[in-house]
Amino acid sequence: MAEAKTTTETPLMKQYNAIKAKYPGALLLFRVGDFYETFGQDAIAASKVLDIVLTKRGAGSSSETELAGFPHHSLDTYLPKLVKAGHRVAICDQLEDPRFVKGIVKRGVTELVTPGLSYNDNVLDRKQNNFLASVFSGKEMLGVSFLDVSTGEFYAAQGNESYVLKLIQGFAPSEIIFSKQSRDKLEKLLGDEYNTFALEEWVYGFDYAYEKLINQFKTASLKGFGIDEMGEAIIAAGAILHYLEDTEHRDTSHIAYISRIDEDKYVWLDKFTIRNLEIVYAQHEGGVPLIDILDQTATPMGSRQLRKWMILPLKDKIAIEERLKVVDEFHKDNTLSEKLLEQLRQIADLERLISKVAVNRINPREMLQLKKSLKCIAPIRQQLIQHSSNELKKLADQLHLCEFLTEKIEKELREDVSILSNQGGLIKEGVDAELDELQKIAFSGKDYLLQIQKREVERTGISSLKISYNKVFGYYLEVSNANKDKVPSDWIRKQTLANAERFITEELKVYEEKILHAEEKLVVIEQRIFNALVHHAAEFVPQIQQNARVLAQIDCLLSFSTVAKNNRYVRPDINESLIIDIKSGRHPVIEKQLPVGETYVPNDIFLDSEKQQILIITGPNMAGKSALLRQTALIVLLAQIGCFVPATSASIGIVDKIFTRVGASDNLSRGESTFMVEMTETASILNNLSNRSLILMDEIGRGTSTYDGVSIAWAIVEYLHNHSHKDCKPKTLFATHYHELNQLQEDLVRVKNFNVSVKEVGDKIIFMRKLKEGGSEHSFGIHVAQLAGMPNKVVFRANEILHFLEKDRHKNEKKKVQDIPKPIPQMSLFESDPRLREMEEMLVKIDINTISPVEALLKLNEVLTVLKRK
Ligand SMILES: Nc1ncnc2c1ncn2[C@@H]1O[C@H](COP(=O)(O)OP(=O)(O)OP(=O)(O)O)[C@@H](O)[C@H]1O
Repeated sequence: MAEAKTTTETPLMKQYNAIKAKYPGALLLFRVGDFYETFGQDAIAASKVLDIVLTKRGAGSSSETELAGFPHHSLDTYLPKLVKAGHRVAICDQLEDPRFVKGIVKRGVTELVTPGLSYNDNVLDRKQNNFLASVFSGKEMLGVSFLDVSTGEFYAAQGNESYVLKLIQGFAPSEIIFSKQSRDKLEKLLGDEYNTFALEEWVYGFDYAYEKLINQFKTASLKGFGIDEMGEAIIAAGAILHYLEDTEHRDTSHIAYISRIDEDKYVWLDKFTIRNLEIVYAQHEGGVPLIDILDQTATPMGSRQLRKWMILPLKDKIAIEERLKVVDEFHKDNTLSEKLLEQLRQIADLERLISKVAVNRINPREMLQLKKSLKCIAPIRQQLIQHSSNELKKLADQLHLCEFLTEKIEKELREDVSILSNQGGLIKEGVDAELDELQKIAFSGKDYLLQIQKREVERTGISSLKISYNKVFGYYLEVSNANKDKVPSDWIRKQTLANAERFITEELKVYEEKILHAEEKLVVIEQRIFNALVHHAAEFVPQIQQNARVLAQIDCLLSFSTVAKNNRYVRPDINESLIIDIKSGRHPVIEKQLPVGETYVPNDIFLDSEKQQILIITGPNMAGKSALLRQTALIVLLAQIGCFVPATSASIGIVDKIFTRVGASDNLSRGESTFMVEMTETASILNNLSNRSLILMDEIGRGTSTYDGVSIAWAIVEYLHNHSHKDCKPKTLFATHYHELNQLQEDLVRVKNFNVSVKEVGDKIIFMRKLKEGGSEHSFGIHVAQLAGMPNKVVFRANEILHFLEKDRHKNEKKKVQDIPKPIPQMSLFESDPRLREMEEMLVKIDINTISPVEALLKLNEVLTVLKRK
């Protein structure tokens, strides 16, 4: 079989197969002339994803194969679709100009685009990083590294499984790589929501990784990055550099340093908390995450920075205050904020533009964007530097004007350039003498052609005579058949068409050569100058990356001040006490979503480690318990990322861990019951407590029988109160429907009962949403069921059972199910009273369409008479 195949295999397919074999698992886009072609299984997949026609190549022969292709200029449209569909795509280009090659052109893969590695603007989301993650599973802990190749950001961290998982959840990588050996373990750990790829085992070796990293950063060790002692993190990061090479990403000078994610620097948000508090993404479709409220940034860098700040809130008072001070300055000075914003709005994605410079993928139009963006830096710097605040001056000092570069781009690049660098019209006059000369020839040559045309029209009397151009004959004169006899003898016939003839002349040939030669040379010189410009810009990569970072910070802090102004947030007081004291706090997301006319009811929360460590919050369903819990955590989180908070005042003793056990998050797909998940999450909280922790527990234990639930909840509160470390008094908000827990206050000194109040008016309840001291008795669950549209029969019966169960409750006697009164069979309304049956008979006989008003009145009178009868 193989024999037969080789004999019929064309040289092109031979080349294709050889390249394809080098990139297993990748879909190969094979450039043939003006098309990217796919063959075999790739063609089947591509035609499905891209909705392009699937045909056959070599039909009937032994080398018959499926074929699907698209024009090369559509790559930017089709590539993102393939990548988003989860494909790894190898782009195989022609490495030589086919015009100058005899036989088959040399081809090779110039890039392997994977979900986690892309520079393509259509694959990337401007507001989000596109991280590739690498995980190494060591003996004692995991190492993890994140790289966004489009911005050059590179991070490394290590820790236990739950820490690494939490980071992965926060960074939300588009692709995760690991070694083949650890595949089973890590796939189990990560679940099935990520694109993953396994590399050979040897790639995940310490020496290899260390070498790769120091080569990349051109340093002798990794000490300067603070990761020298982090073996697992180093291995994970080194594997990322290997993967870059594997995927033909060889220009990587913009990846100039690696940042250590220091577990001690940031608030511990367990992975459930990031999800439960809906910090950067909503849990349910249509939900609004906190970031949507906070993101008023003007640049893509700002938006991406905000996301990182939100998943990594700070623990260091000085660092938090530094941010708060800047927000405060912006908040106070409207003119300053407006001027800064005006400039920021004109800044493009500097971070990604400069990466494109580093990897030589920037196009002329993007180069102009780079220049325009850099020009906004001077006015921003000016605004900040002249301000009295030291914090603003500090930011200004970190900005580089890059004047030399902007001037050079301004001097050399025309303002009306296209995206392509090989179309001419790129470089301004005065940059290169030879180029200017060639421009003149090309331009005046065309002018001269018009003169020839005019002269020949006069000479021959053929008024419709035109000089045109095509690739085969070059410039020619076209004469319609009607004028054929007027053609002079010195013209040379080149082509006969149905209704016209085409001629050339000696003079035309001479000029053609001059013009074409000039145009060809012109493009070459322009490309050379443009490449030199890109090369020159590449020297500014570190400065521009720094600018992008500083601008991102300014943008985020400005966004915080805008949000504060628009929503009446206040500056929190950050301190090292163990007290959280929030006055009139609000939920930042719910308050924005209330129907018109409704206002959010603010509430105070006080927690400390002396008198009020644990609040047991009871109250009816729908009263606002969960909202209160979440708003407390969100206010702390906002304060610790340096943002103002929705309250009238907030004094926040720094929190080092936020834990939440909120709402039902089932994991049935992984074979765990809702209750099992609830208990696992709670166990993880209890095993990781600290004195500065803030814990939210919402209805712990509700997933099991009441007695089991109450007992578990009870034991948890005791554990939190009487922790074996006497200094560990984690502040806790505990919302529950188990009113039994209100008894805990009597024995545990730092437990306080609160309830979210409601008012009973007649048989209705009104939600007051106010937190008050003291426990509450009722849940009003049946009332809420009625509001939800439960059939009346069920509501009625539930009330009957409730009354039975609640009767004599204080006597504490156990009620038996068989004692519940049986439902009284209800007769239909009409069956219950003979008068009603009579009325029914009278009414059904009425023909509404024919009865007159007077007859209707009389009928009504008859009905009333029956009704009044005793
Ligand atoms: N302080 C408030 N001001 C205005 N509306 C509020 C307030 N708190 C909550 N709400 C509204 O009430 C709804 C229910 O609140 P929440 O989910 O917190 O109740 P709950 O007491 O936890 O109920 P359940 O016990 O049934 O879970 C929220 O979705 C919100 O729209």
